[in-house]
Amino acid sequence: MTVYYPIMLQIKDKLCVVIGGGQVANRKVNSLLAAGALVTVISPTLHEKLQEKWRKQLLTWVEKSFEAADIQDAFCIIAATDQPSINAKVKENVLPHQLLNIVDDATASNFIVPATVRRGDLTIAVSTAGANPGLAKKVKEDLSLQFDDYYGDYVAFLQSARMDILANERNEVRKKQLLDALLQPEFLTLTKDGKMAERDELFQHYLKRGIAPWQ
Ligand SMILES: C[C@@]1(CC(=O)O)c2cc3[nH]c(cc4nc(cc5[nH]c(cc(n2)[C@H]1CCC(=O)O)[C@@](C)(CC(=O)O)[C@@H]5CCC(=O)O)C(CC(=O)O)=C4CCC(=O)O)c(CCC(=O)O)c3CC(=O)O
Ligand SMILES: NC(=O)C1=CN([C@@H]2O[C@H](COP(=O)(O)OP(=O)(O)OC[C@H]3O[C@@H](n4cnc5c(N)ncnc54)[C@H](O)[C@@H]3O)[C@@H](O)[C@H]2O)C=CC1
Repeated sequence: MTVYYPIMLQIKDKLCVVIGGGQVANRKVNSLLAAGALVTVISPTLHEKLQEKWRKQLLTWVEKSFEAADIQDAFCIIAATDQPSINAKVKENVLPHQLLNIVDDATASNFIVPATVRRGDLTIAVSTAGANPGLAKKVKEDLSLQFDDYYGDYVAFLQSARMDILANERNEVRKKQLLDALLQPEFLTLTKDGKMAERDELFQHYLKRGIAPWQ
């Protein structure tokens, strides 16, 4: 059993090279683009959905078969061809510090991709360490119901409320009480019910008093 170390990677404006242009490559490209990576696809063919993104200039397409030189400047590499021998050749040509995901060989990769739920700044990543990717997807779908769309707004509120507390409350005890109070269900319920003005007012009231009334 492999014990993976989960991290959140900053790949904005970093070169990520995807080898292969099929369905799986398309899924990986989607998550790379969502994180702001510079994506280059090396492949003699391109899936329809990747072609769409290529036409919109969201990615670079190099229409050819893989060669070692294609990955030399890459921060992150995803080998997503349907040819195990090509994926293995990618592995042979990476430098030890390069990030490598091989879609048909987790053990030869130094990272694998989890299933992800995003709600604004909240990210929930689910991995089975490759034991069953379908289960990772299913758990993600279950969680996406529990953590509904309003969580995006809720996390944005929590972030700004937390900043307000840190900037305004100098008393350490009251600061901690307020930070704890912020995570009580009241603010979540008001967000869920769309009562944002009421929620923000309530928070400002507590901030001024320096303590939440339910404590
Ligand atoms: C090791 C890993 C490497 C990596 O790709 O990073 C890997 C490997 C393999 N996947 C395979 C199959 C499938 N993968 C999916 C789906 C996803 N696979 C993803 C990740 C991972 N897949 C990494 C481990 C993640 C973990 O468990 O922690 C997800 C979570 C993320 C993503 O890809 O973006 C994404 C869900 C996206 C979403 O919806 O959220 C489905 C379901 C579907 O497509 O609907 C199937 C078919 C059902 C089945 O086989 O279970 C095969 C066999 C291929 C063959 O048949 O030859 C291999 C190869 C092998 O097992 O060796
Ligand atoms: N990790 C994952 O999440 C999953 C992995 N897989 C694996 O991913 C592989 C790819 O699956 P699909 O995308 O559905 O296949 P696909 O057939 O849709 O795409 C394969 C792509 O690789 C390209 N390719 C082939 N030889 C190449 C070369 N020498 N250089 C560059 N590109 C080359 C093809 O032109 C094509 O664009 C499967 O063989 C399977 O093992 C499959 C499902 C999920």
